Amino acid sequence: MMKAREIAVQALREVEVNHAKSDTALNHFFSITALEPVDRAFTMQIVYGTLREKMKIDHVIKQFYRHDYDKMDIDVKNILRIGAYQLLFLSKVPRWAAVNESVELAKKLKGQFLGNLVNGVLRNISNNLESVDFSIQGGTFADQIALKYSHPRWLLERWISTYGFLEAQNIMEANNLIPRIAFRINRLKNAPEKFQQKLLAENVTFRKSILPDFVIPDRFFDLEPFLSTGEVSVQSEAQALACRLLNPQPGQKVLDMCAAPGGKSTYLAEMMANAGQITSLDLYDNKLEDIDRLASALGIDIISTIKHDATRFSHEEGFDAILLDAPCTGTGVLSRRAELRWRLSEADLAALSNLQYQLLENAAKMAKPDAAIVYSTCSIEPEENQVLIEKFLNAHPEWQLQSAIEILPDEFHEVVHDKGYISLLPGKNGFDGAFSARLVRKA
Ligand SMILES: C[S@@+](CC[C@H](N)C(=O)[O-])C[C@H]1O[C@@H](n2cnc3c(N)ncnc32)[C@H](O)[C@@H]1O
Repeated sequence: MMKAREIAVQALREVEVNHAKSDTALNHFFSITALEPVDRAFTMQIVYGTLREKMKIDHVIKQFYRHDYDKMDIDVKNILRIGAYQLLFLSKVPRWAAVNESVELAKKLKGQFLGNLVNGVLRNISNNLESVDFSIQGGTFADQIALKYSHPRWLLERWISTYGFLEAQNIMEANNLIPRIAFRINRLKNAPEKFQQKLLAENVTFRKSILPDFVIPDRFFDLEPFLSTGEVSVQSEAQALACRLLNPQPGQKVLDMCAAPGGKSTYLAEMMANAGQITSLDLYDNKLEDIDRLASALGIDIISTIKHDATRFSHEEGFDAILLDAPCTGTGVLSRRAELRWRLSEADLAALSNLQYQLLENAAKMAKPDAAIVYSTCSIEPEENQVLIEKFLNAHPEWQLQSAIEILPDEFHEVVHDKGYISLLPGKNGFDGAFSARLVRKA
């Protein structure tokens, strides 16, 4: 049976060779291997941590590996990476364990010779941890900062010019932290206060959120049993804010234009007391099945999923409320989507903001006269957010932005920008980076 570190190496191979998402790869291996919750947590920690800190880890390994690192077998490379990650970042793992476990894994997967190689490199790193060089010889200032925070240079240069040097550092620091996992209490099954009492009675420790129907448990696995009963679902609080801003009412006809995997559609349904109609669009059958599965686990039956390109969907009667949670670069959630920073390019940004604009224009066509549209992303790039909204409002003077202050209760006002939209940077207020704006027609 595979153990934590072996699963980590297999998952990292899937991410690098087959371009899988790290959480999808991990969930696959967890579904075929029985691991204790604590071992699952450790596996996630080393996979996500290794992906986030990859630039720094590779820089260190190259100091102790004298051959062509780029040509190294991918599994050996990932065994070295997870070993180096433990040595550099996990003070609770004894150094001898980080080295020995990696060596045994290399022998098991790749034979004695490569086991010896892993032993040589990791032992060397372990013996020289205090004198490892964390600078790039002859590199520019930007190169050194990129290495310090393990981010691609183009991204950090972009954030420095958008947010300034200090804020850019704060963003990168937050991106390297373990993200907090919040659970949404399904109010169709329990009143939030009652569910929290139930957790306390079972000695589950948790923190409250500014969202009264959310809890953040100290240990993820304490809430796992309630996922299967449909009493909770996992959702980032920043993402939930977009739904709160739409503020749908029971009985309304709501459209969720880019809906999979259904986190927001299902929250909208819970807010509507499972009364009314929600049409949830997405491009792929398998993703629509995810929405159906989640809705059914949560006891929701007002969601109809439709496979359709939302730039071309039309609806004669129109909708009372439209959520456009647009496909985006995801630069607000790089701590959760650990591999994403290495996959993104500036070309993605241009293509996505083009698509987002088309989606928004189509949303406007499907909105009833007094309907609201909420446009949201998990990006922190102005071109996908406020700049795009300004462009839309300039081209469509009959629309205006309605301030989130008018919709959200007082305790949320600290996350509302002066201009009335919600704009969050990673790590600020404990949230992910996200954007949402509510648009309505002028009277
Ligand atoms: C940010 S995710 C949505 C997350 C979802 N709202 C939630 O909270 O669970 C964006 C989704 O848009 C879908 N998508 C991308 N282009 C689309 C299009 N042209 N029409 C409809 N859906 C699209 C993607 O397949 C993806 O599932």
